[in-house]
Amino acid sequence: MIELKDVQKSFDDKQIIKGVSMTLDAGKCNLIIGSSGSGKTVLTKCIVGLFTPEQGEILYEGNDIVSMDKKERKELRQQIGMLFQGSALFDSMTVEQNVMFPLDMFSDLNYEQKRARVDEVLSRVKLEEAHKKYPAEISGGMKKRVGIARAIVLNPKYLFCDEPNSGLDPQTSLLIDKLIKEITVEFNMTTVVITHDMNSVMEIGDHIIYMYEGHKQWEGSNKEIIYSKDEKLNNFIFASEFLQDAKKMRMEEVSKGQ
Ligand SMILES: Nc1ncnc2c1ncn2[C@@H]1O[C@H](COP(=O)(O)OP(=O)(O)OP(=O)(O)O)[C@@H](O)[C@H]1O
Repeated sequence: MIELKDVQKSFDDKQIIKGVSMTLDAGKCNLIIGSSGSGKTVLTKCIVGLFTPEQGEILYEGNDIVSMDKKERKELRQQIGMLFQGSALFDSMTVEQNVMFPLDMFSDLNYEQKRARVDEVLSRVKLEEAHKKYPAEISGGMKKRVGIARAIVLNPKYLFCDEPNSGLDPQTSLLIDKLIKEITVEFNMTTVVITHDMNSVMEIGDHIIYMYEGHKQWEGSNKEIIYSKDEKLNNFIFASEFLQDAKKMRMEEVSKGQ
């Protein structure tokens, strides 16, 4: 579980994050949504310790990352898995070598143990056949799977995913979302996903945080979002007339008990 209490972050004199508090539970997909420039990335960088907020607390199981010393931060970072936009694989390394990389960096396992762990995570993301392939030889969806395997290879308690569906078709996006959701539940991870993908919001949004101009404008679940009366959120989610009509139809169906 990660708790934020009144987090504030400025650059020069401009306040970007304006006192954000929230609780991100384990075993849940916590989605951060909001329009471009609303502060999603800055907030997430504060949470993982890449930016230091001037004010507030960011508690990992009660321990504040803001006041941790270097050694404590390093230990915590090893419990954080990251899935980057565009997968960020090393092109000159095979799939297997990419996934082994965090083990080479941070574990004391011998080569056989590392191989066994790599096999385990690659089969978990259903990529048993791709060990010896290079990133250029696999599809975008497979690259994301490799990225996920690499993010979870150290058995992290926390998983951060930045736009996990960018560049993927809707069907592959759905498979990646389902995989993220499954591993979140299976390993009881606290998962934080930055996304612009409304399918993800509806599909895996156990807990959705809508950021607007640096503050938390709304939070709730994918079940609740459809009934939200927050005008800013509605304008953001149901931006097109088509989606507004779809929402009205859905609400009419629900009110008729269908
Ligand atoms: N290192 C920085 N120095 C100064 N200003 C920054 C820095 N990083 C971000 N900002 C500013 O903070 C604001 C929020 O940016 P942020 O990247 O968090 O938005 P975002 O919601 O993630 O947008 P997008 O969806 O486009 O990625 C922007 O006005 C941006 O210019």
